[in-house]
Amino acid sequence: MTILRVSKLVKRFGGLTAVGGVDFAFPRGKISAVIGPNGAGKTTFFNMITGIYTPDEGVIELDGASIVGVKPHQIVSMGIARTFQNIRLFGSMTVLENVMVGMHIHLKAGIVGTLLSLPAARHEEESVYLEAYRLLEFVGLQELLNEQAANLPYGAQRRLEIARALATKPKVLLLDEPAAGMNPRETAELIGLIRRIQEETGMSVILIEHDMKLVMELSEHILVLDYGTKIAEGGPDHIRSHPKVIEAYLGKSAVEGDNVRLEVVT
Ligand SMILES: Nc1ncnc2c1ncn2[C@@H]1O[C@H](COP(=O)(O)OP(=O)(O)OP(=O)(O)O)[C@@H](O)[C@H]1O
Repeated sequence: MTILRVSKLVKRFGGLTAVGGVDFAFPRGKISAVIGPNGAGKTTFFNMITGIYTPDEGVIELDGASIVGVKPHQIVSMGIARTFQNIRLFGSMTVLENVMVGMHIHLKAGIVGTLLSLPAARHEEESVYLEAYRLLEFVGLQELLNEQAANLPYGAQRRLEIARALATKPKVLLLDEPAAGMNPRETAELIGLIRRIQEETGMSVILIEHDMKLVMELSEHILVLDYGTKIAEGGPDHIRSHPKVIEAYLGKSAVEGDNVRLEVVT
C-alpha cells in the first residue's frame, strides 16, 4: 500500500528543470531511498514534499490527500517530518527542550507555556516530559538531556534531530543525508536506529543518502534521479546492477564490462 505518491512532479528554477516529471509511489511502513549524483534534484524533491517549494506541475498525495500548496507547518501536522542536510537544531536549548519543541504541534497549552510551566500547562507537563524522555532513550541520548544541543558531538546532534522529528508523531519520516559527516561507527549506529524506527513504530521512512552501503542495507525500494528525471526504481539488487544507474554515478565507460555493480560510492 502507498503512503506517499508523486505524479508528474516538476520544479523549475528559471531555465533549469531541477525535477522534471517524476512519478513514484512510496510504500507504507517501509524504508525507501532517493538517490542520485550531486545536483540530481533530490533535495528539491524533498523540499516539494515538505511544502518548502510549491511544484510547478504535478501532484503529491499523502494517504490519498493532495498536499500541494499546503504550508510546511501544516504538512508537519498532517504527518510528514524531516531532518536536514545541514543540521538545524536550536543550539542554545537543551537536548530535552529540542525534543519538546518537536512535540508542540500536539500540545494544547503550547510549548511556551510548557517550557515556562505556566499553570494552564502543568497538567500536560509530566506527560510531555515522559514522552520526550522516552524518545531520547530511543535514540540513546537520555543521559545528555540537560546538555546544550550545540555541545553534542556531531553524530549525537544528528540523532537528536531525528528524535525531534519523531516527536511530531509523523506517518512519514524524511531523512536528508542522515549519515553525512559521520564516522563508520556513527553510521553503523545510525543504520541500527533507522531500522528500529521502522520495525518498532511501523513508520514509513524515506531517505536521501550518498552512502551506498547504508542505502543498500536499509532500503526496500529505491528511486534513482539524474538531472531531475527518474532513471530507475526498484530493490537494492536491481539498482546496484542497473546500467543507467552505474552510468550516472561512474560514467559510461563503467558500463562496458558485464559484471559491474554499484557497491560503494563515496
Ligand atoms: N533554489 C534554487 N535556485 C536555483 N537553482 C536551484 C535551487 N535549488 C536547487 N537548484 C538547482 O537544481 C538542481 C538540483 O539541485 P538539488 O539540490 O535538488 O540536487 P541534489 O540531488 O539534492 O544535490 P546534492 O546531492 O548535491 O545535494 C541543481 O542544478 C541545483 O543547482
